Amino acid sequence: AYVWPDPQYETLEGMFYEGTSFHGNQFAAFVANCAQRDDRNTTVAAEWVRLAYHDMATFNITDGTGGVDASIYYELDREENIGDGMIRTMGELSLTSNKYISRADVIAMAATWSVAACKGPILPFRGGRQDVFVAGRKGVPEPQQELKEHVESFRLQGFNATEMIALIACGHTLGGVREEDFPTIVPTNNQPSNRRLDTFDSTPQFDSAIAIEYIAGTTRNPLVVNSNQTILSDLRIFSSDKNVTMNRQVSGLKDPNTFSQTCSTLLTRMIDTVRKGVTLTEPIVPIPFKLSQQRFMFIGGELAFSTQFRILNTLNDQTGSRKRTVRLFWCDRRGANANCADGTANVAVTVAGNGLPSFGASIDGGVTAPTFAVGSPVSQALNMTMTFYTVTVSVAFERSVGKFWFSITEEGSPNSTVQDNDGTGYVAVDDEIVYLPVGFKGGPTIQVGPLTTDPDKSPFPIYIAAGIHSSMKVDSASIRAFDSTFSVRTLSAKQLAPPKALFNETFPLSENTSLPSFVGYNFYSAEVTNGLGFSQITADFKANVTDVSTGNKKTVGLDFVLAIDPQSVGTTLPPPLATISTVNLTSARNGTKLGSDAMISALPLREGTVYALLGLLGGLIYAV
Ligand code: HEM
Repeated sequence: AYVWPDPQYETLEGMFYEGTSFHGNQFAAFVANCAQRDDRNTTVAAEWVRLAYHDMATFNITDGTGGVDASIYYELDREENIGDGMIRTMGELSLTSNKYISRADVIAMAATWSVAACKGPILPFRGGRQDVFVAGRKGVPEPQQELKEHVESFRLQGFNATEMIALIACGHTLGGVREEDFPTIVPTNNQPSNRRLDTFDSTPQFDSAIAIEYIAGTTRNPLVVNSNQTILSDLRIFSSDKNVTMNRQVSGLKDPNTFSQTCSTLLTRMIDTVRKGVTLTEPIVPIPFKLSQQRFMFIGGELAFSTQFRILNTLNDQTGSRKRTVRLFWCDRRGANANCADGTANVAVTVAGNGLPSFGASIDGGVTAPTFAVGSPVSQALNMTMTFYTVTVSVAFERSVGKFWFSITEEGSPNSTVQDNDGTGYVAVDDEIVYLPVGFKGGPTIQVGPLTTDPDKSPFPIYIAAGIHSSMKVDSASIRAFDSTFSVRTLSAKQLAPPKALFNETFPLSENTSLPSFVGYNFYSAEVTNGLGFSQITADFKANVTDVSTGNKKTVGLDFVLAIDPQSVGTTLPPPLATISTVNLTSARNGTKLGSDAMISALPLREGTVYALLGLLGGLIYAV
């Protein structure tokens, strides 16, 4: 089960349930509510699911190569991958992967969202797929092939003849065939503004209509009913066992429950098909209380500590105007009261305020208004919403922040919940090295903004900077810059430049005296060249330092920092600072007698709700 800190799990969980990339791209919205693709008679979800299948189709069970590995992006010029939907999908998924979520994980996640968005089952999602940056073997079945070729294709992909029938039905419950992609299956209607697209069944949803209509003989599936006999692949395949898999009493695919369960199993196997040696994570279940971010930063001439956490809610919770008071507690990191030695903790006090969004936190000069997130199609299907809170406090390096924890008080409730990482507290990241949110390019002047017209070519280096505290002598320092995103600049597969391979390089950090020292920090910067487009770069900072007063050597670092921070380009303001006071440590630890509130340490009601939600995830149990 998940234990903090686990950056890969946290990053996967965030994207899967929040529906947003690390950089804030809300790309799950493309498939939300089983959205139609433009004004065409198919859905975005159908296109995303097809791409996932075609990516998996390179798997070869004989030697364990291929599978879901994002090789599809290097295979789109092949006849077997023809389709406008493929290029659209590639564009929509292109700017979303990162150090912890591979392109292939994004493809698998996109398929999971798609099925949920169209009211299909919620597939358990695992991460950890590894990308390749070249084409894989050919292996996608085509409609003009004979049955025995199809059986062989699916065998190599790891599915027997019965599973083949079901997997195709599970795919072809969505979408259809386009005249521009397959004119021999769907001849043109000669209406350029309303091009022909014949769907596999009569509903856009992920449902058993594909099987019901097939058995009833009412189907319009162009791969079943067509004047062109060569391409009737669905007919040949669905009838290959005398329709037993489709038609069986109760357990045939025409039964909605059988359809849902069979597809859940087979589609999960499909997205979890990875090459030999790759291990996937455990299924990603929602983290009920999540420390989503923390960092030191410079605000208003001071060092500051800023942390964000997320609370899960249910949809019903949104109706009232629920307010919450949240508190951040922490022990000093250094000095006389390090580790709360004198029996007191610091607290950023917030009290119930007014004029708040109908659903959110109470604010008193320190807790920013909650950002309300709808979440991904999977969270929507689970009736789950999230609220984010950011608390920011000004601190001096001489004391700084060591361990920290939170309490949450619902309006009108006498009880507070303490969130302290199961008693151990959260540990603040290194403060000897502090990222300076200024990603800039070009010579001596600091510039931000669009980097180049061609996003795959960056003639300018960018500079990534960090402050290192002067109580440390820097022996060596570097950053590792990472970007696996790519750009798609054309809608034609034939002209499509294959995406760049990932960018993952180390650059030295050297002292940059053009950035004046500040609250005890000297600045170091790295010149990053040859990036893909730079906008999605994250950086890991590492410095080997010697403590000037003790002579002790150590390594300090920061993981997975957004290199071009929105704050640096002026799109977000620094968070407001909270008022700080001191509180008795025992009270702070158990959430009792804080200020004028009488509070008892108790588990909140919502915890139960969350566990109930987790139960819905295919019977997965969240072990505490
Ligand atoms: C013998 C095996 C298969 C054949 C011959 C086949 C053939 C096709 C063809 C010709 C199209 C039309 C694409 C277009 O016009 O752009 C299509 C669409 C589609 N296929 Fe398959 N398919 C097969 C198996 C599968 C499987 C196993 C899945 C997924 C589990 C799948 C999912 C889809 C989806 C979702 C679409 C609709 C895409 C859209 O509307 O844009 N197919 N298939």
